[in-house]
Amino acid sequence: MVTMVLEAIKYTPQGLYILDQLRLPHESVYIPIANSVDAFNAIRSMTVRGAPAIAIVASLALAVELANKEFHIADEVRVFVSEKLKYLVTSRPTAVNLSDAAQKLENLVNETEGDAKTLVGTYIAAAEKMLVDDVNDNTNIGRNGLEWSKKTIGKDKFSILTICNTGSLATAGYGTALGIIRSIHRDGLLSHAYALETRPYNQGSRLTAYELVHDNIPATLITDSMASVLLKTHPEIKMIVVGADRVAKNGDTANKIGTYQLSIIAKHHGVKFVVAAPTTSIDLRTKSGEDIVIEQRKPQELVTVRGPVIDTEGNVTKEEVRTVHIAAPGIGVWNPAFDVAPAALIDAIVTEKGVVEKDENGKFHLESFFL
Ligand SMILES: CSC[C@@H](O)[C@@H](O)C(=O)COP(=O)(O)O
Repeated sequence: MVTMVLEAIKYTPQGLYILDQLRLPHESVYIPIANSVDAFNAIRSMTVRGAPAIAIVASLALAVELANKEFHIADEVRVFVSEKLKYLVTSRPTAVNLSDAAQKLENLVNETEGDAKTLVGTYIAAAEKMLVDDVNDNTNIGRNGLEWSKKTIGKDKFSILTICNTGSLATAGYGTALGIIRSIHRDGLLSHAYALETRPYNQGSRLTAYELVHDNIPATLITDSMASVLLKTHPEIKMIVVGADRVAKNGDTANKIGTYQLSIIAKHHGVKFVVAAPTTSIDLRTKSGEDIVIEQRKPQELVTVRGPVIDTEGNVTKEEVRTVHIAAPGIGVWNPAFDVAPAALIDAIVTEKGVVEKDENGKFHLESFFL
């Protein structure tokens, strides 16, 4: 039995390694990321995924590349950094964390005075800080989510439903929505966690389920289509908590496909619908969900599944992991990776800086985080 780890990103100044999330939970394999091309390919193929994790991997990949390259003058570094960051941002369009990190790093390098070596050093230190800051932000999101739940839901045990993977594997550690579940569990208030399988890429059944089992959190996996009847039959579920790839200025939130339907059924069943995200996921330049670009993924992701070979009893018979086709050949496929939960259906947005709820006119004021 291979021991699985809960660390998506391993970084030292000598190198960057990422856990291949396409092979989890069947195989735990780290692969080296030596430069921005490696990072681009890893992000595009979803070898690393989750909004904060892809921003950090892209930033650190360029740090490793810069450390191993020779520059003669400062402007050479500025041009190189700008070109590479622009390229990295095109790997996946919906999560804002990547373009936010790229913009901050580019500004920093452009505004820093000094020679090429100084600029490279400044870039590397800033990229390394993003890795450290993300873990701190997530533990603060967890604490803020716990306090909000005590105030809003009460101090009796309750159950929570979540989608996709927003945990240690989607971030530098601890997680956002899954971080809140972790904090509520540690405080003794979690009755049970329910994880959606999250088709087509199964981030729920492969990654969140793995994290929940790893942490001994009482949890059950359901298919995406079971969510409404779960809420109807399990009144102890008081909260749905989801992550975010981009939160627009008005609070509309793009997240993994299936999040929108959860926001609708939460309202119908009187369950709190909570978004957990670092403030780097808030994009004040995007006015509403209408302006968010939703990534379309390849049809193959929907019509195939990957896993180890099993016998008729369900036992794994071979170590071999295979990809198999599960749909009628020739069928057309629509595969948007994300959808948008409207602000009207969101009860609270939990960040590392605090929790925002709507005012008496039903409006979120997210700009308060950036004053
Ligand atoms: C803390 S991760 C927040 C979101 O990025 C997460 O919920 C999500 O939608 C991830 O999608 P993915 O396609 O796996 O990158």
